Amino acid sequence: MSRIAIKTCGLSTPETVGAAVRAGASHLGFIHFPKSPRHVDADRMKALASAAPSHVGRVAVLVDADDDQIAQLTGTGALTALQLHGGESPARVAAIRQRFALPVWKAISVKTRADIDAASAYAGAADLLLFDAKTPEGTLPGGMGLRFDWTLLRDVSPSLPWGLSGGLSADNVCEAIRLTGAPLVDVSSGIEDAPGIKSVDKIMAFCKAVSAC
Ligand SMILES: O=C(O)c1ccccc1N[C@@H]1O[C@H](COP(=O)(O)O)[C@@H](O)[C@H]1O
Repeated sequence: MSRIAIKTCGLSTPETVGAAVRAGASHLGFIHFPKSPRHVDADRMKALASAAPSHVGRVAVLVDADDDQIAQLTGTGALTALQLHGGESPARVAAIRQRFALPVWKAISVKTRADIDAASAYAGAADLLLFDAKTPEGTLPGGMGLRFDWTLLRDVSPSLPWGLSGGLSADNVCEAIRLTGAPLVDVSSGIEDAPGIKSVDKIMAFCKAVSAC
C-alpha cells in the first residue's frame, strides 16, 4: 500500500472494487446520490462495501442527505465513514457524526484561498476535510473531473486531517502531491472511461503512479 492514502471513488461493481483493493487503495468510495451517474442504492452499497477486506476503508458519499437516507446505509458495519459532499453546515456535520457514530469527512468546495480558510469552521465537527474543486452552478457538486489551483494549499496547515480531490488522474497526481503535500488523494473521473464507467486499467495506473511519486 502507498504511503499516501488513496480513495478510489464512485465504484459500483464487484470487479472495480476488487481492482481497487488489489491496486492498493486505502479507501473505497460509493456514491449515494441519484443525480450522479455513479449512484448505487443502499442494498448495492452495503453489498459492495461488505465484500471489501476490513483493512480497506468504505466511504459512503452523500449530498445533503436526511437522517432517514443515512440510516438506510449505516448500522450494518459495512461502512467505515460518511463523506458529506453538499452544503452541510458544521452543526449538521456534528449531528450526523454523533447520531451515526461514524467518522465524517466534509468536502470543501474550493475556488479561492478564502474557501480553504473557511473550512476551519468544521474543526470539532468533522474528522477529515476533503478539498475539492468548486463545480459550476446546476451541476454535480463533485465527480466532474475539475481541479482547483493546487498552489492555494501551499503553506496551509489545515486544522484537521485532510485530503485532496478534484480532477486527479495518473498523469497529474504526483504534481498535485508535490504542490500540496496531500496525505490522501481521492479520485473518480480520472479512473473512468466515461462518467460512471470505471476502468480497471486506470485504477491500477492511478495507484501505481501514487506509489511511485
Ligand atoms: O462522483 C460523483 O458523481 C459525485 C457526486 C456527488 C458528490 C460527489 C461526487 N464525487 C466526489 O467528487 C470527487 C472528485 O471527483 P473527480 O475525481 O473530480 O471526478 C470524488 O473523488 C468524489 O469524492
